[in-house]
Amino acid sequence: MPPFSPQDVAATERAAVPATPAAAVDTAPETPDLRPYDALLLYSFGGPNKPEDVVPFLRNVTAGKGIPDSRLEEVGEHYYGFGGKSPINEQNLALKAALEAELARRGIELPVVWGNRNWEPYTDDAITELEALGARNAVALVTSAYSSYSGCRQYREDLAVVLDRRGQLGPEGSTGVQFDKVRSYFNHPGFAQANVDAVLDGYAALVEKGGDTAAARLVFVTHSIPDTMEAASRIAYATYSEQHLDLARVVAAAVSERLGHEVSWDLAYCSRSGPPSQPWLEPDVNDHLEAIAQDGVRDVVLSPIGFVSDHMEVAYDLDTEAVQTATELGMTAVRAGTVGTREPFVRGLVDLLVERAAIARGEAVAEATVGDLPAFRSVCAPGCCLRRDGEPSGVPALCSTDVHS
Ligand SMILES: CC1=C(CCC(=O)O)c2cc3nc(cc4[nH]c(cc5[nH]c(cc1n2)c(C)c5CCC(=O)O)c(CCC(=O)O)c4C)C(CCC(=O)O)=C3C
Ligand SMILES: [Fe+2]
Repeated sequence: MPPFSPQDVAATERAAVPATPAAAVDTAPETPDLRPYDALLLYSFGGPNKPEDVVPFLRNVTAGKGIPDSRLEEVGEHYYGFGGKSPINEQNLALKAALEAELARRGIELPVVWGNRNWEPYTDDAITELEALGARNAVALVTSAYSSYSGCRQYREDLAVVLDRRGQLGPEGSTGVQFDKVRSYFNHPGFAQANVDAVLDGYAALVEKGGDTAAARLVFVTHSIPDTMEAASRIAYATYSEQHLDLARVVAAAVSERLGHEVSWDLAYCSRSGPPSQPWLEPDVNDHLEAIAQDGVRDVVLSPIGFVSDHMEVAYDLDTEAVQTATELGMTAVRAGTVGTREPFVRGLVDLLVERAAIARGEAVAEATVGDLPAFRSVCAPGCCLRRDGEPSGVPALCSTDVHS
């Protein structure tokens, strides 16, 4: 097989992922209409900027979740190992700048405000900024591509809880700035294409390391979640793991086509926490590397399709831990990038904003997808995606038909 370069990838980029129902979104008008929205909330997880932030940040993340101190100390060490600073904030600022550039390129005037659930600028700061801009109808874009409590409802609950604290939550939802949310975008063609490009770059890096691309195993990685959260995510059309498997099949097929041979692939999980008695999605990526090493696999490309940027879960759990595991097993391992600010991803996000605005105006719109699953809901179903199966959360959540479920 001839070696290839990332330049080849760019040349074939448009053809690699077959989108259904066609890339109709690309035929959007010259200046797309974003009414009724007057602002974009780029809504993320947040992370510490310096060592003194680490413990308060971890307390925010784990408030009310019963995560033992021993686990917090362990996670704290991951951050201290990187100078107490998570890369996530700079990555979100880069994504914000890329979105602003893409909006400007298309002639769309839409201010972008950045906010986080767990660190500054907090959700409350973002709402204050939206108000200062005079925004009345914001569209929220969360930095999580998949639907589950952690990637969808937790953001919607946080909006409701913060509005309530501000005295801006009524029985019908927000009495201040209104919020709609962009659908879970794991199966949007832009996200898929950016992952294909990143994986192909990973294979190019494997070639440079002297690896054997024909024999290499492609291991997709995502954040593990408790089995109960996995079960509760089904209401969004398919469970969290099924969403990943759907995208993984599409990415692997496009990569196989580009490389000219069938790649074999698996899905593994990282960043498990919680007590050992509580089942979480498996296999853990480290255990999985051991298992495939026993089967004779020598070369691995790790693709973190579960994350949108190379934040701490990627920098520690994959680049530090999993790569070390692979090295100890005598494997040649390469970690493919996340979608980050790749052009197909950013363009796809703006396509999604255009799509969401058309839906808000009640217009018929082609919701582009890849894979076998439908486009996920723009307004979540009642009870979507509760943390535990069947248990009412008692916490209100915006952007759903059950405002106060
Ligand atoms: C599905 C998922 C995503 C992906 C979707 C998305 O991207 O949103 C994600 C992202 C992230 N998770 C992050 C950090 C943490 N997650 C934790 C804990 C947990 N995550 C969970 C799930 C997820 N998490 C779960 C089920 C828990 C257990 C407790 C609970 O039920 O909530 C803990 C507590 C300590 C621990 O137990 O590890 C920390 C510190 C960071 C920031 C990284 C940085 O700083 O760069 C990011 C982007
Ligand atoms: Fe949901």
